[in-house]
Amino acid sequence: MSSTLSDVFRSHPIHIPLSNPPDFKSLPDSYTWTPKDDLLFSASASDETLPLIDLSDIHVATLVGHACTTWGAFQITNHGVPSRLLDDIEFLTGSLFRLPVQRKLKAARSENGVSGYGVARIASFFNKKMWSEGFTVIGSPLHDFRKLWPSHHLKYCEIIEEYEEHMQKLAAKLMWFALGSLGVEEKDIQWAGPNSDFQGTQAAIQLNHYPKCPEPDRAMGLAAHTDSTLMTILYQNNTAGLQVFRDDVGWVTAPPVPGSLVVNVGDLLHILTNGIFPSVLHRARVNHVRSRFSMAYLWGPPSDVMISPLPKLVDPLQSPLYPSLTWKQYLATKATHFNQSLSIIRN
Ligand SMILES: C=C1C[C@]23C[C@@]1(O)CC[C@H]2[C@@]12CCC[C@@](C)(C(=O)O1)[C@H]2[C@@H]3C(=O)O
Ligand SMILES: O=C(O)CCC(=O)C(=O)O
Ligand SMILES: [Fe+2]
Repeated sequence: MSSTLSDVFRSHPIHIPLSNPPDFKSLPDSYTWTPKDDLLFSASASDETLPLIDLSDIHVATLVGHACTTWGAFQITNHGVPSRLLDDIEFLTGSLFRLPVQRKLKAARSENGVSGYGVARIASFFNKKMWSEGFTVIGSPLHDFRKLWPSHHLKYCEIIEEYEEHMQKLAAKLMWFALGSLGVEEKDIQWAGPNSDFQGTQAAIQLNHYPKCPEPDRAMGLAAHTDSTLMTILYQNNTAGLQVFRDDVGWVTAPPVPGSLVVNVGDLLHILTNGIFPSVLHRARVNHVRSRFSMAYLWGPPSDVMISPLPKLVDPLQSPLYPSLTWKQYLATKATHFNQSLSIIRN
């Protein structure tokens, strides 16, 4: 897994200087965003609310399917991930970002690498800098964590391992709720494996830190993007910041609901459903009172699997909206064309 995704970025290196991190005390021009830096920067905000779904509801598949079709995102409660584990991953994230910057830079992501400390890869598509720092985990974090915490790395590796196990199971469950609502059956997705439990799928964990900001209205934590995943499951601490975009309503904030998780459809699930589920545009705003942490589980298919619109979801009189491609091939397109990728590959 790690070698596969790393290959993508070896051929698409990005250069985002890390050697001179900002002190996050004032907002220099390089961090000041205006509508010309991002067309949707000042698009209207709405007080609509994202669907909140209790996974123990008897109508759960219908609710998940409806949220995926109308929003491409929703929040979940009763998801089965122990709250102790959510506390642990939040503790890990806080401990990581509170390390002195020189220590964090020991685990800096290389220009053509994928794991480690740095700014989000999408930074290369914008003229202005984002008010955040990130850490990406793909495969074992042992090598990087040993540099960050020479004597406590094993404890942190265990948290990541346990978090990945729970998230993988939850992602598989959500996937069947969502696809089941469209009439897709287990036999329709061979790559879900012999037990239809999606063993063999790949994932990245992205830890994000948005320090408090002196002028939040002019800053951007993480600019508008879609995820290249099948699905992303995000845990946010008790501070709001995530917003999702809907053409008809504008930006909608996902408020932190204690113990809940936010789920969003990614580009590959949009492709798999032949466009039925929108891959939702989202971003993270910042505030001047509290720093914010978020922990994203970015879930995708096994590396050798070709993803294409499921025949059942394609009108027999029309051609599928998208061609077949692997996650790795899609990430390579995304590394060049960013938010235009879906329209570039569309048949
Ligand atoms: C698997 C991946 C998805 C991701 C690129 C990556 O290889 C690892 C980091 C992921 C992330 C997290 C923050 C937002 C995002 C757009 C980015 O810049 O890096 C996503 C990437 C993605 O979904 O395309
Ligand atoms: O921090 C957030 O709320 C959003 C994070 C995100 O979109 C990502 O990591 O892909
Ligand atoms: Fe995202």
